[in-house]
Amino acid sequence: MALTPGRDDYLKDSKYFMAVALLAAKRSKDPNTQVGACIVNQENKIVGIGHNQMPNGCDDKLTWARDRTKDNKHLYVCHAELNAIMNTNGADVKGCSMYVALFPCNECAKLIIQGGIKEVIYLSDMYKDRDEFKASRRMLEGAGIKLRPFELEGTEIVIDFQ
Ligand SMILES: O=c1ccn([C@H]2C[C@H](O)[C@@H](COP(=O)(O)O)O2)c(=O)[nH]1
Ligand SMILES: [Zn+2]
Repeated sequence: MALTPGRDDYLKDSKYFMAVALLAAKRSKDPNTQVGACIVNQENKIVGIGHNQMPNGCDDKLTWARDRTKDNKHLYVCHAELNAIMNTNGADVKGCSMYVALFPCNECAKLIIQGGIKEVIYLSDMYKDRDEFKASRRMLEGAGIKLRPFELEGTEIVIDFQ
C-alpha cells in the first residue's frame, strides 16, 4: 500500500531553533539591539531560551541609554546567552548547541565555554571588528567550539494567529 507523504514545507530543526531565538529577541526592551538565544541538547530538545534584559527586579529602573560615557545599559544588561543558560531549569548545557541572533561577546563566550556548550550557530556578526568580539572568537575557537553562521533560506516565517 502506498504511503501518503507528509508535508515537505514543514519548519526544519535548525530554522525552527533560530526562529525561537529570534522570537525570544522580540521580548527584549533594548531600543537598539534585540538578541535572543536558544539552547538545544543532543536529542534536539530545547533546554533554555533567553533574551537581553535587565536583571530581575531592576526592570524599568535602569537606563537603556547606549552612550558609554554616561550611565548606560552596558553596565546592567544581562545578555541573551546568560539568560538562556540561567533559564534551563537545572538541565545540563554540556554538549548542547546554542542558536543566537548575534555572535556572542567575550563574557558570553566564557559562559558558553565553561558550560560545555559545543556549538554556536549565529545569525549576525555585526560587531566582529570590536575587541570584545575578536576576543570572543579567539576564546571560542581556542576551546574547540564549532562556530557556524546560520544559513538563511527565506527571510521570514509567517505565524498566523487566525
Ligand atoms: O553577546 C551578546 C552581546 C550583546 N548582547 C546585547 C547587550 C545589549 O543589550 C545589546 C547590544 O547593544 P548595542 O547597542 O548594539 O551595543 O545586545 C547580548 O545579548 N549578547
Ligand atoms: Zn554577551
